[in-house]
Amino acid sequence: MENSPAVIELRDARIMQDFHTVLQNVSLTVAKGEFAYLVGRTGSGKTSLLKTLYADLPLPEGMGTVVGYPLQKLAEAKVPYLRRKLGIVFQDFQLLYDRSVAQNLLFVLQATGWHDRAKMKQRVQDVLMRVGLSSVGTKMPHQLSGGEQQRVVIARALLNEPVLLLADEPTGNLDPDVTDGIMRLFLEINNAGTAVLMATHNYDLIHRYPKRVFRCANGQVAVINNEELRIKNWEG
Ligand SMILES: Nc1ncnc2c1ncn2[C@@H]1O[C@H](COP(=O)(O)OP(=O)(O)OP(=O)(O)O)[C@@H](O)[C@H]1O
Repeated sequence: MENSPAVIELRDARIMQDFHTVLQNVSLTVAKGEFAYLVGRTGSGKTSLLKTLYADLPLPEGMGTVVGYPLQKLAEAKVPYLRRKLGIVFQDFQLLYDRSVAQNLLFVLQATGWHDRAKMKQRVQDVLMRVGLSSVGTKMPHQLSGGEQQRVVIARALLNEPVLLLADEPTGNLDPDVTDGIMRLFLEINNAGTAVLMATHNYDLIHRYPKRVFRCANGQVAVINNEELRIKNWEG
């Protein structure tokens, strides 16, 4: 499985919230190094699908593999190993506001098995540099703008060199020009080899940076073709 060209593979998967089916017969593949969007109206199931991919929701039916880990028989104890190979970026930043940016990142390194203090500090510096924020380590998150906080979240997601980034409306709370900078950062990360699956409502972004688009609608997931993408009510 480790050598599989896919970082996400779902076959006839059912996505559920509690006892309610959100999506069914979901079959999709995201290749190593691919960039793909996930779209759909509010409540159509994008977040639920992403949560299933990082094992926050169980996979009750069908088959799924994410970065080599089979979701349908993933023991609780294996979930941290899956998460270590993933980067997860949410719309609401979910930083820890009682500690500095560097401490936020060190906290994650500690929680994922790093021990060597010097290497940890170096890694923090490396990821902050990567997102264009090399001098903010000592600042508190609330001292940063929304765009900068989102960059810190992306830095945090990069700490363990993920092969896949899952992003749930990462630009949902940001101004258009800040959104563009964040999008470019995702593209840079993708160009360096990390696959990205990004849920978004941002139609402009998809037009400006065209990639494969999966749409959640009517309890199903389908790839949207270019023709459909030109139609205005593409979320429909
Ligand atoms: N914790 C939960 N418990 C039960 N049902 C939920 C829960 N979270 C979401 N749902 C339901 O699951 C369905 C899909 O929600 P989901 O959040 O996946 O949609 P979404 O496409 O991500 O929406 P949005 O664009 O608003 O983020 C909705 O009907 C929602 O009400």
